[in-house]
Amino acid sequence: MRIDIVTIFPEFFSVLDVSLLGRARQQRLLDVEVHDLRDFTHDRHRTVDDTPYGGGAGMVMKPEPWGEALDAILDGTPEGTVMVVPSPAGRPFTQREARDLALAPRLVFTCGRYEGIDQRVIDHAATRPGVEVREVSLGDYVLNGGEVAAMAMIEAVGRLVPGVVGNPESLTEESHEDGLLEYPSYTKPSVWREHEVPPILLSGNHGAIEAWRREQQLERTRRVRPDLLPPATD
Ligand SMILES: Nc1ncccc1[N+](=O)[O-]
Repeated sequence: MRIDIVTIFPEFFSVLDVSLLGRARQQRLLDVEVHDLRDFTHDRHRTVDDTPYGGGAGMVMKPEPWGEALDAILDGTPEGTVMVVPSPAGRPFTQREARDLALAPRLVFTCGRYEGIDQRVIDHAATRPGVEVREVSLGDYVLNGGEVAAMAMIEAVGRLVPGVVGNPESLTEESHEDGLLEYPSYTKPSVWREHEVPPILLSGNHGAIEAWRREQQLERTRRVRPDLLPPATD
């Protein structure tokens, strides 16, 4: 999968060179290119934003640099490319969205500052051949820009790309994969500071262990995230 990131803080994404995603890049499973939006400005100050029409506080990102950056990146892009716009005004980013985005041949993350990118950039991008635009929110809070959100989304999607995670089995038994929160996990020693591992897990009875884990998932989801529970069938 090819991932492009457009940002005024390219150095922010140097962390992608380490950890799981760093190895995935080396193995060419993920091809990540970071683009500095200021490379698409032409004035001495490399200006990327200006005051909002209609007044109001903050600054809005100018359309021209974005237009040129996206021309360079998206012209001739393969069908099925998704331009992801991290935004508090977007639809919630979920594991389902991550799984869906992991199937795309190419993702382009446009990181704007919170006050936003001139709306015409988004509207124009939706007319680009082969491109689908999705405004996606990491959560109902305000960040100063899209970079932190893009990083989280790139990690959530990148780890689902086949070959990136060593043992694909570990991707199935995770929170939100089956719509429920995950069960509690334990490892050696069997007693730690007088806290014992639930005896069922030491029983070797795999059927009983699976049933116990499922019950733990349901109990934890009922307690912490009742909104995730499937509607009760009458
Ligand atoms: N919450 C956010 N705040 C600013 C930019 C992007 C955001 N988000 O959630 O994707």
